[in-house]
Amino acid sequence: MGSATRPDPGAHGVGGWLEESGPVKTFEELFAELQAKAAAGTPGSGTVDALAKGVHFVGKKVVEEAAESWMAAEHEGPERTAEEISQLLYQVQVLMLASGLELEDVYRHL
Ligand SMILES: N=c1c2ncn([C@@H]3O[C@H](COP(=O)(O)OP(=O)(O)OP(=O)(O)O)[C@@H](O)[C@H]3O)c2ncn1[C@@H]1O[C@H](COP(=O)(O)O)[C@@H](O)[C@H]1O
Repeated sequence: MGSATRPDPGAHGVGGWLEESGPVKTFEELFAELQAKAAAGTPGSGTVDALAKGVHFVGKKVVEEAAESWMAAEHEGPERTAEEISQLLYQVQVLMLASGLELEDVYRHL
């Protein structure tokens, strides 16, 4: 069920990868959402709460999710690994915000 805009699910380790729903959001869309919530101080936002706790708190979350991604990759299979990596990407974005970085600041080094 591939399309011109969606990768062939068979090409991924996760069976049926997002085959029915498609990607919920991209890396850039998530960052824009987090930036807006941080700027607005949106009540109830976990991102706003994490940013209030500072770089040290967020940095520990990055390490935690990195370790969980590693363990999932070794022991828990592709679906759990994808889930953990999504959380890692989220925490990396929160660390970028806590550090005053834009996407372009990071992309410049890729
Ligand atoms: N993608 C994420 C995302 N991934 C992980 N997390 C949070 O990161 C934290 C760590 O997740 P874990 O489940 O691993 O850890 P935990 O909840 O501390 O508990 P354990 O399971 O580790 O015991 C949790 O608070 C998660 O909610 C996320 N929080 C938010 N988002 C997205 O960020 C956007 C903004 O969210 P808010 O700022 O909360 O509105 C929304 O689109 C969300 O979908």
